[in-house]
Amino acid sequence: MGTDLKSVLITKEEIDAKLAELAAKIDAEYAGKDLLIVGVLKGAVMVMADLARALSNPVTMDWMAVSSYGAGTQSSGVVRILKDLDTDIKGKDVLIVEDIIDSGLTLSWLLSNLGSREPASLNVVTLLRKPEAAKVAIDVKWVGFDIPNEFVVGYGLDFAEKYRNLPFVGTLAPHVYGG
Ligand SMILES: O=P(O)(O)OC[C@H]1O[C@H](OP(=O)(O)OP(=O)(O)O)[C@H](O)[C@@H]1O
Ligand code: HPA
Ligand SMILES: [Mg+2]
Repeated sequence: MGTDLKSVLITKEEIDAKLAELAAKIDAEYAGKDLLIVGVLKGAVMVMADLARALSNPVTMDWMAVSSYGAGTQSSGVVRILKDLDTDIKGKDVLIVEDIIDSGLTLSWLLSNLGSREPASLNVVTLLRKPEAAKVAIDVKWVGFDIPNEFVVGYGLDFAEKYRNLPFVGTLAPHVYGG
């Protein structure tokens, strides 16, 4: 795994099993409805791709790109829209798909931004959440794994844009980010 990684936190097999579990719940919740899933670029690319394929019901997909981390390991708290949705979500059932909720600042901002566009419903599914890092309380309907307050990479998650393509979630050795 190279010296940059400290450990594997969640294996590919554990991720696959969890996404299948979440997909079944999402299928049940939105049965008979037209669901739009919104992936938050870039981190949620892997979750979006694998979760979408685990769903049985047809969905439409759109993407938003926001960034609040830049090259560091701390959220700046300032969220920028890099790419907005292609579609109007007024009256639609919308599910935001995230890779991780850390401070919660990104999602809190997204919920208020998308909420103001008057969707019929707005929910969140995230693969990972760090309960100890929360700076704002957020109502999240589906969470894959609650994890310790350590910087993680892989399965879409980056450190300075690297490690996104790892098929698992791992923790980074402190020497990599100067910890
Ligand atoms: O709960 P928070 O503390 O706000 O952190 C979570 C957000 O941070 C990451 O995105 P980032 O802004 O790094 O962009 P990226 O997805 O392109 O890596 C991650 O993908 C979440 O969207
Ligand atoms: O732990 C993390 N790793 C990578 N990106 C992140 N964005 C928020 N938290 C993290
Ligand atoms: Mg990032």
